[in-house]
Amino acid sequence: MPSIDELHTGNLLWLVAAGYVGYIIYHLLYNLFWHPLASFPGPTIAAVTPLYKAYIDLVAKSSFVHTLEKLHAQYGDIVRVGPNEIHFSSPSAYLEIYNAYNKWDKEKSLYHSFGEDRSSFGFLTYNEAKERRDVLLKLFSKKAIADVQGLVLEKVTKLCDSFENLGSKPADLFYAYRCMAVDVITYLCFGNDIDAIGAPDYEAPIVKAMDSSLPVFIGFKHSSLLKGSIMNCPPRLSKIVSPATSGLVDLQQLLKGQINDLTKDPKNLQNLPHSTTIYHQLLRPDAYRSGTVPSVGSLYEESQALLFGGADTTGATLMHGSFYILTLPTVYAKLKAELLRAWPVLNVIPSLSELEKLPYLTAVIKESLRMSPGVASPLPRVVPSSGATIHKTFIPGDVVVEMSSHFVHRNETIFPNPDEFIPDRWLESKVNDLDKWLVAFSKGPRRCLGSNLAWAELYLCFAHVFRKFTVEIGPSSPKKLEWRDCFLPEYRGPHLKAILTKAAA
Ligand code: HEM
Repeated sequence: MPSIDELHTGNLLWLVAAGYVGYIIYHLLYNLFWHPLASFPGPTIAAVTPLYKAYIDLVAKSSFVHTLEKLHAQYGDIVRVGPNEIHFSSPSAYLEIYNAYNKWDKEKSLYHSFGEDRSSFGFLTYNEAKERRDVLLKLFSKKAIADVQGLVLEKVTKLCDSFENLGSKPADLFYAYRCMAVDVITYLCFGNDIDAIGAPDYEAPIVKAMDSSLPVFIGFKHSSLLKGSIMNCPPRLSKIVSPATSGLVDLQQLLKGQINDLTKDPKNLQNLPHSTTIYHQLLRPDAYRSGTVPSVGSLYEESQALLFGGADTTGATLMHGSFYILTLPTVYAKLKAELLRAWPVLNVIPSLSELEKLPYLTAVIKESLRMSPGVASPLPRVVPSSGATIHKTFIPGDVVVEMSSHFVHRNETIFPNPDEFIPDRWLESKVNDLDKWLVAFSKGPRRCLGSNLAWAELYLCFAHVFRKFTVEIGPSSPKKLEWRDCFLPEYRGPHLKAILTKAAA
């Protein structure tokens, strides 16, 4: 016979379990019938639980942006994709969410999944981000980037030299462009020349580590417990627990070591190869309204944000553009002809500002930015407590609203034949109208901080590669560039390869 105490404990456990089940059922019913978004269209499962999105990302391992295409086809321009989350598909809604006037917070579970909470990218509020952005913008303004174009050119030239050394062996452009972008950022921002371009077959450990950590971050988005247990592990242990992030852990150690040296003795700044690293700017107390330099942890997170923000995105844009240039002979011929006209003698290299004046090259870059997924995911923002009207619909306060640039860039009214690479569309009349819809760098106060650097890399890299070489698509290259939404795109299938033969003069 159980004792009275045992009976009491048993009853208590039942009561707690019943209370928990009751709470969950109430929660599900609330989300379905009484939540302020109850009347918004969308799948029922998405309305009741955030596990719907977790299922798409982690179990089905499918692509949320591609799922959204189907959801909008079924439910219309506004879809409830989570209990408190709405996605829009109409291009005008994009400009209503992301614009200079809306200083809306970023949503926490996504933006704190990357371990960059104390960086320009990871700060949730406008005010925190603004203080950091104001300091960094001095390094990323159009003028600042024009001043350091020589450093970018150095890496683009190194990439071209490495192509030359390959002879008739195909170059893996998927990795090669990323290596170039990593070398630009690590050299320009942190003063570290890690020579990713020099890695055999461009398989630099840092580039591979960034690639394999994308799905890990998606796991972190859905489980802060998972994130806490991996990120707070000592480096050696976290490499064993999560091999996918081991290259990243090495990079963390490298940058953290550098930051420690600099914060302990700022005189070490003089040992960096040039005076325009982010540390020169970020370690100046007078650069801040508060007069206080960020913590070592925050400085590290800023460096990780810049690396992830600038490497994959720029590399992917170059790869997408190259893929279409190589598969569309007319585009290739027009680009080559313009480059030959503007740059007749190979060793008299045009400056960045001269390249910026080339209409067809500019159109190729815009079209590459449009076709590349860039930051693939919707960018979630929290509507202020007073609510907001988007797409003629009142959205209650504290609701998360979002939209992926994919839905602007693939809109067939703005971009007829949206799945085709047509640089000429940017050259036709009413060009400025079309520029308004190029949202690869997003819009508003949280727009891309590094867009001027990205443009410089795109101009220099496309011009140098396609002027200095005759480029042919390599064997085993993909017929289509397939990707999955992991915030940044995760590519599937074979890599784009090219055979680059040095041009005569
Ligand atoms: C083609 C290349 C690039 C594309 C398509 C791109 C795209 C974007 C987009 C869409 C955002 C907004 C993200 C959000 O709201 O969550 C963003 C933010 C950001 N980007 Fe870029 N980016 C590129 C290159 C770069 C480069 C080269 C850097 C710097 C080295 C950089 C640094 C950043 C940072 C720090 C942010 C966060 C800004 C903030 O939240 O206030 N990006 N980028």
